[in-house]
Amino acid sequence: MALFNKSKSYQALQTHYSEVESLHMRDLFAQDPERFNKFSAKACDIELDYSKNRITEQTMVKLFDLAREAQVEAKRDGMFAGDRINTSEDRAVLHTALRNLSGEPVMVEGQDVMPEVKATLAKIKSFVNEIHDGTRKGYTGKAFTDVLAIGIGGSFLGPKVMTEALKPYRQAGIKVHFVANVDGAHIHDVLATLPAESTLVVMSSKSFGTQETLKNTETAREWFLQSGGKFDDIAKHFVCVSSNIAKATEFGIAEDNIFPMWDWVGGRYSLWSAIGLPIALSLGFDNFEELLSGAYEMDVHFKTAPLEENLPAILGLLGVWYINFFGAQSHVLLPYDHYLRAFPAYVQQLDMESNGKSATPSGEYLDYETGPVIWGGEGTNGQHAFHQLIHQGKVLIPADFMLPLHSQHEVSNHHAMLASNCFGQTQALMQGKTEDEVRAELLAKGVSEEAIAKEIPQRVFEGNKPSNTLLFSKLTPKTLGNLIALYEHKVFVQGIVWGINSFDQWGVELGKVLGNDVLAKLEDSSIALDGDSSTNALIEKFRNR
Ligand SMILES: O=P(O)(O)OC[C@H]1O[C@](O)(CO)[C@@H](O)[C@@H]1O
Repeated sequence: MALFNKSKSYQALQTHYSEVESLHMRDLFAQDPERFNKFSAKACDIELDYSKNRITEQTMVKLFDLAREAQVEAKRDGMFAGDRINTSEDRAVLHTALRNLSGEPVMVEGQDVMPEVKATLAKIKSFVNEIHDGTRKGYTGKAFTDVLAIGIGGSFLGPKVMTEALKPYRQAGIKVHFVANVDGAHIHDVLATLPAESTLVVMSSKSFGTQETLKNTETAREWFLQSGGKFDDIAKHFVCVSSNIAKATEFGIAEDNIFPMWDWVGGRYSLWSAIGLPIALSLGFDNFEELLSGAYEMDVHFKTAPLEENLPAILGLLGVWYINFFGAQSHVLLPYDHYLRAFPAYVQQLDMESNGKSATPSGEYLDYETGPVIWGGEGTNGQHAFHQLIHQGKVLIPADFMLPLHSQHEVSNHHAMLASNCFGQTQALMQGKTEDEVRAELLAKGVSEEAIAKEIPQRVFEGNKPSNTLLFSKLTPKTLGNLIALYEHKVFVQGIVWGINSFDQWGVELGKVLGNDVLAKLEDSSIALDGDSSTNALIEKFRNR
C-alpha cells in the first residue's frame, strides 16, 4: 500500500486544500444555515459538533476517501478480531476484549480469551466486595480504609484520572491514593498520611519491570514493616496486577494476590483490565462495570457506523487534515468540567505514546508529520492563561471542547456560566473580530485615527480557528467509558492513515537504559565517567553534592 502522502486521496486533498485554505468559517456559516446539521453527529451519549472546522462538504468526502484508501475499516475489523497488528512486538491488540459484552468469543491464536477475561473480572468483583464489606481485613483485624495504588504511565494515569473524574461516585469509607513518580517526595508525602494497619497496597505493572514502580513498592513494603506489620502480614496488605506472574512471585507477592493481565493489552489501553482495580476499589464494582459498558457501546459504534457518521473516524480525520495540510503541531483538549481536568493528561499518553512515530512497520522512514503534541486543561481556567495564544498566536491549534449538559452539582447558575464560556470561546475562535469591528468600537470610545491605526493589529482576532465541541448529558461512568473509547479509536484511525504501528513504544527504551547506566555511576564513584562532557559534569555535580 502506498505511503499516506503518495496515495491518490492525499493528492486530491492537497489540491482541495489550496482551494479551501483561504475560506473563512465566518462566511461558510453565513452562507449555509444548515452547517451545524451537516457537520454534527451523535453516538452513545456523545454529541459532536464539528461545524466549526475549516471544512466544506467536499473536504469530508475526500477525508473519508483517504480513510477508505488506507483501509481503516478492514484494519479496524482486524484489530477487533485479534490480528497481530502490533507487529514490532508480535502481539494482538485487544483492549476491546476487556469490555466485550457481546457474549461472542475473541480468539487469540485459536483460543478464546473471554473466559480468562471474565474470570479476572469475577476475581476483581469478589475482592472489591470483600474489601468494601470488611470481610478482608488488615493485620490487626481492622477493615481497610485506604488503598495505596502504585504504578506509572498506563498503570497509573487511567486509574488516577478515572477515579478523579468520577469523584461523585466514590464509595464511602475507602480512599484511594496514587503514587507514580520515583521522586521520594511523592511516596513520602502519601505514606505520611496512611495508617499501615488499614492500608491495602495495589502495585500495578504490566511488565513488573518498571524501575519507579518497583522502587516505590519496596519503599511501601519497608514502611509497612516499620509501622508494625510483620513479614507474614504482607500477603494481607499487598496485591499486584501484572502480566508477568513469574517476576511478581519472585518479588514476594503471593500468587493468589496477583491479578493477571495479558500481553495483548497495551499499557495505555489497560484501565479496562485488572489495572482498573483501584477504580473498582474507589467506585465500587458496579460503577467499574458501567465504565466498561460505556466503552463497549463506543466499540460497537466504531465497528458498525459508516465512516460518515463514525465519531472516532471524524475526529481522527479532522486531526489529519490540520496536521498534514495546515501544519498544526499540537492539539488542545479543553474539558469544561472540573472533574475531567486531568483528561488531557490521560489522552496525552494515549495519543503521544501511540502515534509519536516516524517509521512504518515495514521499515520506511516517514517524510510527513504524525502524532501532534497533546495538551490542555480545564475551562474556564485556561481562558485566563493560555487561550490567548490559541486566539492570537501565530500557530494553529485545533481544539476539542467538552461539556456535560448537566453538572454533578447544580450550584446557583454556575453551570450556565460555565457553558456560556465554553460556547463563547468556540464562537470567538471561529468568527474572530474584524478590523471594521475594532475600528467602530474604538471610534465610539473617541480614540483618534492615529491611535486606532496602531491598535487595530493588536485587537483584531483573525478567527477561523478550528474547534470541535463534544456534549454529553452528564459525566457518568458509562459516558466516561464512551469518551475514553472514542479517543482510543480516534488515535487508531490516525495511526492507520499514517501507516504506523500505534501500539509499541520503542521511543521510551533508550532513556530507561541510559538512566540505569547513570544510576550505577551516581551510586558508585569508582565507575569511570565515559559519556559526553555535559552528562559527565552533571553526574560529577551529583556525586559531589
Ligand atoms: O505497567 P508497566 O509495565 O510498569 O509500564 C508502565 C508504563 O511504562 C511504559 O512502558 C513506558 O515506559 C508505558 O507504556 C507503560 O504504560
